[in-house]
Amino acid sequence: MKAVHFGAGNIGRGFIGALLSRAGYEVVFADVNEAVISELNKRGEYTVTIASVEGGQEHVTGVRGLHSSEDEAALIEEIATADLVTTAVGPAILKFIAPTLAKGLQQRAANDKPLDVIACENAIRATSTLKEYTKDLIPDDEWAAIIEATGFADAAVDRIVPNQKNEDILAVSVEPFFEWVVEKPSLKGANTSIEGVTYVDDLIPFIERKLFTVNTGHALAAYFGYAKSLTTIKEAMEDTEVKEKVQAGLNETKQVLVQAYGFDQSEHEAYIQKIIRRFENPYLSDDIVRVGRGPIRKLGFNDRLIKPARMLADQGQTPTVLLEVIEAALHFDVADDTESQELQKLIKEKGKKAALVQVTGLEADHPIIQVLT
Ligand SMILES: NC(=O)C1=CN([C@@H]2O[C@H](COP(=O)(O)OP(=O)(O)OC[C@H]3O[C@@H](n4cnc5c(N)ncnc54)[C@H](O)[C@@H]3O)[C@@H](O)[C@H]2O)C=CC1
Ligand SMILES: O=P(O)(O)OC[C@H]1O[C@](O)(CO)[C@@H](O)[C@@H]1O
Repeated sequence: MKAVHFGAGNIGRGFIGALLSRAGYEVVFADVNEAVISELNKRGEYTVTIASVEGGQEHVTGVRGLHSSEDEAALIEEIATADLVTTAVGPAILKFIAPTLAKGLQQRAANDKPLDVIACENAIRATSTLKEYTKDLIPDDEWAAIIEATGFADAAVDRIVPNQKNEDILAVSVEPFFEWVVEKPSLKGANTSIEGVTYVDDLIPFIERKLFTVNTGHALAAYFGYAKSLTTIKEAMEDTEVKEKVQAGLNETKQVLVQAYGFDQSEHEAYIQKIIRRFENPYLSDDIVRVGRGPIRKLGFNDRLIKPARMLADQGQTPTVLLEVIEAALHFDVADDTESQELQKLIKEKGKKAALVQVTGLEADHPIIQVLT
């Protein structure tokens, strides 16, 4: 079995590539980082260190790399003969990898072996988004044949992998916890029993539970921590006021999730407490600027801040801490974070209200906009 994985970054090497390699796949990483690709080809392996009291290391073998633009012809060949294509590049990059994926799918049209595509990004239905970008690049009659043998399965991925500060550019430190949930009915190939993957019939409750608990919780810690000039998530969680805000914000998303999907209250509370402990992991150093990165994306209509606040308002409840964190995200101003700079520019040009309307996609008279600005 062969997997082509776009994005040899933190989650690519630290989670998806490692899990696929362990499950017996040969993993071909595609990335734009020349140094990482060259090192992967030189060594064919790398090390994942588990950040916990027990520690431990995993040697990931059977890996190689291709530059996703310079080696495009070879990458198309690899896709044409792969069993699985996965991504962890960031939701905004999916449209840039779609042309290569489209060419790979066209090339394998004569190959009757089915292929599955799974985007492992922090976004609701990221694989479906990639599918639409790809479909738009292929003539309808060709697409009809391709889609017969290609599964596009949505997924949720959960493992905290901070930015790496190792001398070895391939080495990666990860938390022990991981969860990869895949929507099984969409799969068409032989990827239905990968060890370590949880298969479900309907992904939506799982991705929303994860996005509105792990990622909303992380965003609460990051934006409130940033407001207090703290540097790491651990420092933010050691600050009593920030920790209380994280818990209070997650109580709001708990109401949303329990009402929308019927999760058991006490099981959900246990899920929250486990996540808070993961944020507090003393063996992991995760920067607030990484977790808060891309505030325009994080303030999107369906993302971790606006969607639960909207759902709570729609359920007749008043979001409080969720509104405070939306306000705090507007003040996230990090020099080398392009989106934060764009957001600050927008706020200066248009004022907070119009900026928020633009980035959230909410109507100007929506209660969230009215209360906030
Ligand atoms: N780091 C984490 O703990 C987790 C991250 N995620 C999601 O995984 C995705 C990736 O996140 P990270 O690994 O943290 O980011 P990262 O920045 O470490 O990795 C992204 C990789 O994509 C590569 N890339 C950029 N443009 C590309 C292109 N055109 N073709 C191929 N590769 C390209 C970059 O060079 C980089 O190596 C995001 O959607 C994130 O939300 C999800 C769960 C956990
Ligand atoms: O990767 P994003 O969407 O920018 O957000 C950072 C978040 O994603 C993660 O990297 C992984 O779920 C978390 O550490 C954090 O909540």
